[in-house]
Order: sequence, then C-alpha cells, then structure tokens
Amino acid sequence: MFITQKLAGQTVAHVLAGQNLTEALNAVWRSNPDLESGQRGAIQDICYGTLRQLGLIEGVLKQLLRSPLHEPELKALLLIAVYQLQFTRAASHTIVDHAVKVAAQTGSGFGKGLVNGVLRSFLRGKDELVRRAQANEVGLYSHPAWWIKTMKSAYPTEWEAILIANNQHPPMTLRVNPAHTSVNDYLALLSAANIEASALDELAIILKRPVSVDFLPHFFAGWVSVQDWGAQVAAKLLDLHDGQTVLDACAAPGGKTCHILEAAQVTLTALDNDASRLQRVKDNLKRVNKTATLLQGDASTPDTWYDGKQFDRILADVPCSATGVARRHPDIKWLRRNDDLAKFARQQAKILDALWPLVAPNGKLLYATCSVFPIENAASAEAFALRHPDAKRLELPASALPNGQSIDGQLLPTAEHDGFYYALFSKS
Ligand SMILES: C[S@@+](CC[C@H](N)C(=O)[O-])C[C@H]1O[C@@H](n2cnc3c(N)ncnc32)[C@H](O)[C@@H]1O
Repeated sequence: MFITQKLAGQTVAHVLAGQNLTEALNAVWRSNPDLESGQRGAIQDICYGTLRQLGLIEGVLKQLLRSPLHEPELKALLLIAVYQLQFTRAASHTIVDHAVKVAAQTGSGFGKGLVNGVLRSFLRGKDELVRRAQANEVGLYSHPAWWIKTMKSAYPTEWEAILIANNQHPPMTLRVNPAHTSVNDYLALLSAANIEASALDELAIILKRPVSVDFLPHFFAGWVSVQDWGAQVAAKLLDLHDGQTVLDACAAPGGKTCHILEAAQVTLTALDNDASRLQRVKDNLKRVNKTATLLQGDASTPDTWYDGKQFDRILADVPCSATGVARRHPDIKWLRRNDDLAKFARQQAKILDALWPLVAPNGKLLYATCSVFPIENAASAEAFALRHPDAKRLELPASALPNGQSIDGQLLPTAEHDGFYYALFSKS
C-alpha cells in the first residue's frame, strides 16, 4: 500500500495544483513503468474516490488541523488517507502506518507526527467529524459552493439528484453495431462470458459492473463500442440517410463519428483542432472498419480548412465545461471556475456562427454539449436562433431520447446516462 498511497497522494496534489486527473495519472504511469495492474487500479480508485468526496474530506480535515497546511503533498496525503479510512475496506492500521511512512519521505519529513496524529484523531472521532463536515453543503454534496448555487437556481426540483448522481460511479454502456449483431444476441454473448448486462433500447446495453474492453466479445472487431446512452442520442437526432454529407466538427475521440457511420452510408468529414486526439478518431474508425476524411482545424475558422461544399448534416459537439460527465472526471468539480462558463459560451457561439453557413439549404445542425449549465445550453441555443433567423429550432423526437425524455433538450445525469444537451436546427 505504501507505493499506492505515495503515488495517489502525489497525483491528487498535482490535480489540486490545477492539472487534470487523466494527465496527472498518465504522468505517473510513464514515470513508474513497473507498477503492476493491481497497483495502478488501486491508485486510480483512490484518486477518483478522493476527488469525488473532496468537499467532505476537506471539511473533516479542516476540523483536525490547527492551522492551514501549506505543504501540498502532505495535505494530499492526508486527504487520500482520510478517504481510504472512511470509504474503503482496507485495514485502518495499515492505512495509517503506511501514510506515516510516506510522510517521512515527503518534503522535510517533519509531517510524520502530524499525519500520525491527524489520522488517529480521525479514527477516534470520525462519526462526529463527518456529521459536522456535512452540516455545510460543500461537505454534504462534495461540490463547490458556486456549482451548488447554480444548480439550485437552474433546476429547483432536480438539483439535489444531479449533485448526488455526480458522486456515483458512472455506468458502462455499450452501443451495438447492427451490421454485426443485435442487442439480444449480444446480451447472450455477454451472458456466456459471465458479464451481467441489460438492454436500454434497440442499440444500448448497460453493464451491471464495468469491465475491461478486453473481455467484451468481438470488441476489437467492432461489434460494440463503449458509449454513454446519452451520447448515443446525437446520431439518432441527426436523421441520417444514405448518400448524405456530414461534418462532425469537434470529432475526437470519435464516439459519435463511428455511430454516425454505423447509422447510414454517409460521406463524413471529421474535424478536430487537436492532432493527438484526431489520432484517437483514426484508431476508433479502424476498429469499427469505417472511413472518414480527417481534418485538423479550428471549427470557428472554416476558411483555413473548408473546401466550399455545404453539408447536409453538421454535428457541433462543442468544447464545454463537461459538467454533465463530472462523475467520470471528478477533478472537473474542483478545476472549473464559475467564470469559465461564460468563456465556453463565447467559444461555442463563435463555432456555431462559423459553421452555420456550411449547412446546405434544408440541412440540419445539431448543437451538443456534455454540460448541465444553462449558459452553455439553452441560453446558447436561444441566442444562436436569435442571431440566425434562417435557423428553425426543431423539436426533439421522443423516440431518440433516453426513456423518451429531456427538459427541452437537456438530459440530466441519472444512473442510466450522463448529462448532455442537444438543440437541433434546420436551415430554411
Ligand atoms: C466534447 S469533445 C467531442 C467528443 C466527440 N464528438 C465524441 O463523441 O467522441 C470536444 C472536442 O472538440 C475539440 N475542439 C475544441 N475546440 C475546437 C475547435 N475550436 N475546433 C475544432 N475542435 C475543437 C476538442 O479537441 C475535443 O476533441
């Protein structure tokens, strides 16, 4: 446990200093190539869990420290150890002993006694410490105060369910490729492989427990893809037909690109401004045996990549706060700032305005985000419609939506899917 605590603590310290969790973990894997898969899994679990519960754990720690702790690695070590003591089944004496050993090797080593004292005090009074931390909403819901406040005003009835869903483990959902199999046939294959799962609709299967894709039958032959149920809505809303031309304007890593190509025989251009992420589109296309024209470019400046031929369909799955997928990336809760939202909204408006002239007459543009903040969603879509009188907002067919429901295009995170927003426009 010593090495997992040490590396998990360092990773959480990097995230609290502003680095995103995926990058911080990738750096750990690169500099520690000898870690066994069990150790990697443990580090990952501790980091994700700590960041999911950070509001509560910080609330507990504040009560145990006489003054703020200025050594980031020591603070992160205490955070992960309190997380382990409260939320995991590992033996408490091992957690404490190993954390003390890590502290002895951290910075000047002075924190050894402090870590020992704080963790033992936590064990002595944990029920009361947790109760007091939960008296505050940041501690109770483990989200920043500004986020809780915005959710309350945007969703007076649903806000609490959204915050609770954000702290759960995300579901693992598959999309079957109908060219290879059906939901029922694939469920039978999963059952034969001892993987418990059930159908969500005619394409989506939700697994009872996440598994490595290595265990999914025919995954590498493209029979299924991993894709959240809420993300599977995009290709359905696009109303795709054979022979159409489609621009997937923010395509990487290509989940929706592959779905579009599985849904109809279309000619697709996949654009993304990030070359390394475009490589992932290429890899995904190869796995599902589909082709597309890949372009690296900025969707908000088409003059640098556009050849002048309008598209029948455009998917604008724009960069956003990703607050609808916070349970998959719990670092988002602590890295986002309230004023990031207006910046995203400006960037989204720029992309939409630049793409609209590229839609052919009678063509459609689908605006999509994985955000739950109205400023990036309903407000963005309404402002776009006002700026473009030839853009007609279309109603979303219930048949395309999870359980037939959305709040004007907004999907809120539930046990079955993440948070997404969709607005569909046709050009008159
Ligand atoms: C939400 S992700 C897209 C997810 C993707 N559609 C899928 O289903 O797999 C947004 C993508 O937009 C890309 N992006 C950000 N700004 C962009 C821009 N100005 N032009 C084009 N792509 C951009 C990012 O690199 C990122 O890959």
